[in-house]
Amino acid sequence: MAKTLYDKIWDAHVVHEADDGTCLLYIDRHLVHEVTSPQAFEGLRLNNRTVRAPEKTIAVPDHNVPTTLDRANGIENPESKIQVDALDKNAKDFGIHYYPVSDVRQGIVHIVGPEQGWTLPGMTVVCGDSHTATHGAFGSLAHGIGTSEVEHVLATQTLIQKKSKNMKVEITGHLRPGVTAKDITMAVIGATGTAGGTGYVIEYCGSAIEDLSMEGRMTVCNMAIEGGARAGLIAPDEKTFAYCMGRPHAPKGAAWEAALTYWKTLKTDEGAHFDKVLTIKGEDIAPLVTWGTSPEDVLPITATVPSPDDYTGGKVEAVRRSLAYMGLTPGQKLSDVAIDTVFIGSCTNGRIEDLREVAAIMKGKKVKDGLRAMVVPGSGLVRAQAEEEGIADILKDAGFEWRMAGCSMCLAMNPDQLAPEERCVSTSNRNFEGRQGRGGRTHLASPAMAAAAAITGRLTDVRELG
Ligand SMILES: CC(C)[C@H](C(=O)O)[C@@H](O)C(=O)O
Ligand code: SF4
Repeated sequence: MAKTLYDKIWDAHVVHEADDGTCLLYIDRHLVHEVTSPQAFEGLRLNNRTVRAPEKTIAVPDHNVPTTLDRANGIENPESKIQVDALDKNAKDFGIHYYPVSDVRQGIVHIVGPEQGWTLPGMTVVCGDSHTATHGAFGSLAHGIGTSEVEHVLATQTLIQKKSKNMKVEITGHLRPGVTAKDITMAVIGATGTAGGTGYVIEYCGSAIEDLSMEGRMTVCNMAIEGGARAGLIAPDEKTFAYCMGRPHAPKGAAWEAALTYWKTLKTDEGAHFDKVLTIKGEDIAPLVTWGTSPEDVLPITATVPSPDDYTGGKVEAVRRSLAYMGLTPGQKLSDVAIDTVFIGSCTNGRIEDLREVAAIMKGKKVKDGLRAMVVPGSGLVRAQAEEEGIADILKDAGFEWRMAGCSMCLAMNPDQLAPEERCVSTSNRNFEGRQGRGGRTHLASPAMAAAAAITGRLTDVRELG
């Protein structure tokens, strides 16, 4: 029977299938961060268990770490400090791979995994973090798990799962200038809503997806979870193989050749069945921004703020509340909305190509007077590369703060936070109430759009900058 890519990876990892269809899946890579792992390690201790496959378990602190240059002095917030200290100790006690804050390879777990060659095609990858979907860009089955599952995977290297349905999201044609991977993924959520992917694993395909670099593909898969999907994935191709080759933990020599032969089989067969299909023309996607407090609240930058009257059902009240929270008025042009802050970073858009894109726009330009603008590389290695390429200097000259790696202002778990009513254009993936700080107002956008906003001090169509 013709199989989808998801079917193939699933079948290759089933250890046991119960009568009701519940499966025990083998897990190839377990990524761990400080927020969702302390109780899991504690559970192992209490039961006198060890980590089943320490060589497949990789930990890095990211959510709670400060991103200021003086962070070697330690973490001030007691709760954050406890979590990071616990990970330091757990990594040592259980003998798993670890990138501490002091290591140049430290960064956001979803950036470190691919960068170090831990994430490879055909694998099952889990992490106690919803944005694990990012790793699906390599043609791996990657998704978030809860803390009790983290303990289960640590102890057994397996996970109890029920199979999801197959959904295909095809982006045909090609993107227009000024439109990026971030706009693709936001357009998909705009079309399906935050529950459109519930119960599905999405395979993204089509020429506009093939056109993307690995980094762009990671941006697309990263937000699969915001559309409700269990995971998002993209069939590996020559770009995938080239990205993986030579990474520290990628196979070498004969093992590489054998892996490559297998990886080339990782694509959906002709005629395989998808339970749901969404097709979007690449040419129809415009640079997008969010106006509300859900990632589905997306509009082209050329649009105006919607009115609750434009909606029906439960969304009417939700829109009213969103607009009040966001301090926006129906009918207002999005491009007239003045901003206070620009945040460039996160596991959605904190990779080197994102920073290159911002630098290309900022070169010779300045961040608008009075604006707070921050670039937080996704890993220490991204930071080092950006410094080597002269990107850091361009960004600093333009008026951006140049930070150390971490989740930073993507979520308010560390000192980088918005003040109440502070309005931010952010390259991250969530715009929920209070996500970037209590009362903070988030507009999600691509790095290019964030750079454009940094120059003008308002939501701005990057295509206008010329
Ligand atoms: C803290 C963590 C569990 C959470 C997640 O699961 O995604 C965070 O990374 C986020 O982006 O909200
Ligand atoms: S960068 Fe943001 S989305 Fe990504 S793992 Fe960190 S908090 Fe979650």
